[in-house]
Amino acid sequence: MKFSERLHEKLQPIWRKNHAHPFVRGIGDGTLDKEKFRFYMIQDYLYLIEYAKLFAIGAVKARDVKTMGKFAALLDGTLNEEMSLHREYGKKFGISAAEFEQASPSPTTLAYTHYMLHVGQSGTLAELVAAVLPCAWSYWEIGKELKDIPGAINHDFYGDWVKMYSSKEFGQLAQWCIDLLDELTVEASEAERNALEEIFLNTTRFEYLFWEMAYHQTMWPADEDDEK
Ligand SMILES: Cc1ncc(CO)c(N)n1
Repeated sequence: MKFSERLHEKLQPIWRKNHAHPFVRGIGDGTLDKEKFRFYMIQDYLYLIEYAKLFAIGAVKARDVKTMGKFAALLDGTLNEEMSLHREYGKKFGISAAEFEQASPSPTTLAYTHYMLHVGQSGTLAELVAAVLPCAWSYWEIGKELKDIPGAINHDFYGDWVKMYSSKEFGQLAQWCIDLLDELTVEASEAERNALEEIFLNTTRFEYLFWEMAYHQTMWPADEDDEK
C-alpha cells in the first residue's frame, strides 16, 4: 500500500466534517455570508504568505534540481496565482494588497502557520511534505465536490473560488505533493511513517479548525469586537 493510501484512509472522518461544514456548504450553494468570506480571505492571505515559505524551505531541502525547481514553481504559483484570487476578492471588498498584509492573524492562523513552519524548518523533507499536503489535497477535494453542485462554478461571487480550487492546475499541485511523499517514504521505517502520519493528521485537523475560525470570525477573546 502506498503511504498516501494509508493517509487517505486515516483522514476520512476529518474530511467528512470539512465537506459538511457550513462555511464550505455555503460557498457551494452561494448562501455564505459575505462578511464571513471577507474575514476568511484576509486570514487566508496571511496563511498563504507563510505557506509559501514552506515551499522555499522545500527548495532548500530538496535533494535534486528537478524537485528544487518544482518547489520554486509552487512558491511562485502561490504568491502570483493563488493569491491573485484573494487580491481580486479584495478589490470587491475594498481591501488593498497592503491592507491584506498588515492585517492581524487570528489565533488559529498563527497556530497553524507556526506549526507548519516549525515542522518545515526542523524536520526532514518528507515531514515538510506531510505538513503541506493536507492543504493542497483537502482544497482540491472540496473544489471538485463543489464544482458538481449546479450553479456553483458560475456563481457571481463564489464561482471564482470554486474554479480556482477545482482547476486542473491546482489538482496537479496536490498530486505532485502526494507522489513526492510516496517516493520519499518507499524505504521509511514504521516509526518514521507514524511520525509522518501524526504531522499529516495535525495539519488535516488544522484545516478543519480554519473553516471553524472563518465561520465564527474568531479572533483573540479579549479584542474580538475590534478585529472583525
Ligand atoms: C487554510 C488553507 N489551506 C489550504 C489552502 C490551499 O492552498 C488555502 N488557500 N488555505
